[in-house]
Amino acid sequence: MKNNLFGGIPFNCGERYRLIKLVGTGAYGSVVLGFDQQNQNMKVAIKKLNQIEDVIDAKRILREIKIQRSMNHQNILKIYDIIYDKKTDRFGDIYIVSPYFPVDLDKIIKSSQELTVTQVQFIMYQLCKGLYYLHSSGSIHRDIKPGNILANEKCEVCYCDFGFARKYDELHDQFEENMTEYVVTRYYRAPEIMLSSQQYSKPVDIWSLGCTFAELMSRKTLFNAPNYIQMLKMFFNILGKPSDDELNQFVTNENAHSFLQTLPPKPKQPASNSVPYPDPKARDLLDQMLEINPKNRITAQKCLEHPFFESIRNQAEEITFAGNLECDFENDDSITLNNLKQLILIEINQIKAKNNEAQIVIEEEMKRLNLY
Ligand SMILES: Nc1ncnc2c1ncn2[C@@H]1O[C@H](COP(=O)(O)OP(=O)(O)OP(=O)(O)O)[C@@H](O)[C@H]1O
Repeated sequence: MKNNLFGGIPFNCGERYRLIKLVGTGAYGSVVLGFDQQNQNMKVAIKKLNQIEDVIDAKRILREIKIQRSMNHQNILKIYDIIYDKKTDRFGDIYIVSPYFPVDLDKIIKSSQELTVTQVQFIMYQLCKGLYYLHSSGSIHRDIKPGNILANEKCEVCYCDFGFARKYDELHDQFEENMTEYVVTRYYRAPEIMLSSQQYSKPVDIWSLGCTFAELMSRKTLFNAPNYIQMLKMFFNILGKPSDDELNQFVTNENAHSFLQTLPPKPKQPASNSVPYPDPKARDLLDQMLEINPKNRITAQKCLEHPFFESIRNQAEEITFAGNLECDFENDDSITLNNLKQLILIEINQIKAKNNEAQIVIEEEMKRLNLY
């Protein structure tokens, strides 16, 4: 095996892929552009995951692989292949091979290229289809933002970075968990996450997608406040302050309640008043996505039915998830790092089985891992 260094990081992922250049570095891995020599030299992105340090890392990786491998949707980044580079003295290195996308929406928004209404419509329709599918699987992305949406020259887009996604509790239709874990980029964070800290569900993704939509329209971040307090003030400045009765429906945190009492009343206003854009249908959809009260916020399904998409809608493409996505490890507080590593190997083998590739002998790997 050749030893290729990219950004100082060795990429030992076999002979099949011809590696070209480093295209991105994230908090959890480095991504290299490559050509798949066994598949018409197709461009691929190969992400080498950083070494797993702890249970949080392992859960993130497991989630990312499990969700992406289980999904089969044009607007959700696929995993073509996975390479496990065995090490003698530690858990092996993992390389995830996906379709290559030259840009993300953040780069498009920041570039000088103006998007037409037709392009915005096409991008948003794909993102609503992707979200409808994801939500139908009982998962929430939780970190939707322009930087986590990849795009190509044809304006085809897909969600990536599922390391923060969760299954929601279908019984209660909401999450209940410790807020300290919530690290999603503040600009795209829904009001109920900021205010209640305890209960949130699919509407958080609609909010984040709404913020992304506003940014596609105006090329400016709508809620770009520098801190938590300013962010809350900005929500109410732009959208008006809901009545106490309405706030009671989704603000469960006492401190948040007291703070809200100090803010002056302000009549409700549509988000589109703050987003200059000519198309009335786009503006109406935006207003329904950026509803402060999650109970009144439009769903992904209703987004697809919105008149903004009427001229391009193809209901045959609005599919739901058909598989079974079990994420029992999320709620298992006694799970160990080695348990999680084993689950990761099982996921890798699922992908290898689908590709008719030789599988990892998990028992051997685990025996070795248990030695240190
Ligand atoms: N399929 C892809 N095609 C092209 N570039 C990609 C692809 N996947 C990731 N990248 C690039 O690599 C960067 C890092 O990838 P990614 O976001 O998946 O890593 P991460 O460690 O999870 O990042 P983050 O710190 O944003 O959570 C991205 O910002 C993007 O520029």
